[in-house]
Amino acid sequence: MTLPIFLIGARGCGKTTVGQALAQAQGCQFVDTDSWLQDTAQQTIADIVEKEGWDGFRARETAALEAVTAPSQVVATGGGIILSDYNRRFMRENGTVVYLCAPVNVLAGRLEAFPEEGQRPTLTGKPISEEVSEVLASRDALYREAAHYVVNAAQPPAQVVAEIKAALQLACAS
Ligand SMILES: Nc1ncnc2c1ncn2[C@@H]1O[C@H](COP(=O)(O)OP(=O)(O)O)[C@@H](O)[C@H]1O
Ligand SMILES: O=C(O)C1=C[C@@H](OP(=O)(O)O)[C@@H](O)[C@H](O)C1
Ligand SMILES: [Mg+2]
Repeated sequence: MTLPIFLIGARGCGKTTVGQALAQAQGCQFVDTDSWLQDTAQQTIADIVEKEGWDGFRARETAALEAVTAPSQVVATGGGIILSDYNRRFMRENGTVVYLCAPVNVLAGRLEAFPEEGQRPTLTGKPISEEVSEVLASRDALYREAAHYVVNAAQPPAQVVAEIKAALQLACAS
């Protein structure tokens, strides 16, 4: 594999979890834009948003996306990366984009169990379930526009990895 693989989708769909497993299965490097950004800034996302607002975070996120993009990388992105036209085009033109799609109840259940508030400050100020529903409704079309493939992310991680590998192999074979 040479083109980078970009995993996109809502908070809690498993981009970070599945990305690590996919990279291991494919013998690729793994990088997460949120981890890269937080390590580089030496601050949590919650701190960055508090000091610089969401616009400041989004600018750093685009810089992270550009910095980590390299051949044979599996890139786990943050859930809002698709909000920028530039980011959507950049990923489609520089790699293979996979949308990890899961329903609101699955996403909300995972986020309620593992909120990771330093990495996921509230987007709307609303309770998790309401926020997930509202945010997914506003972003689903953007995930689909950016994606080359859509996979079912409500399955266990190993099955999500298998579905992505099958899609990528089909792509190579065609
Ligand atoms: N396919 C899955 N099945 C069950 N739990 C999952 C799955 N993918 C992720 N999780 C869990 O959901 C939480 C959020 O996963 P994460 O990979 O951080 O999502 P994202 O990076 O898309 O926000 C973690 O606690 C993780 O263990
Ligand atoms: O959906 C979003 O706007 C965000 C999702 C988070 O990443 P995960 O999708 O990995 O949780 C993180 O980038 C930031 O809190 C913003
Ligand atoms: Mg993540």
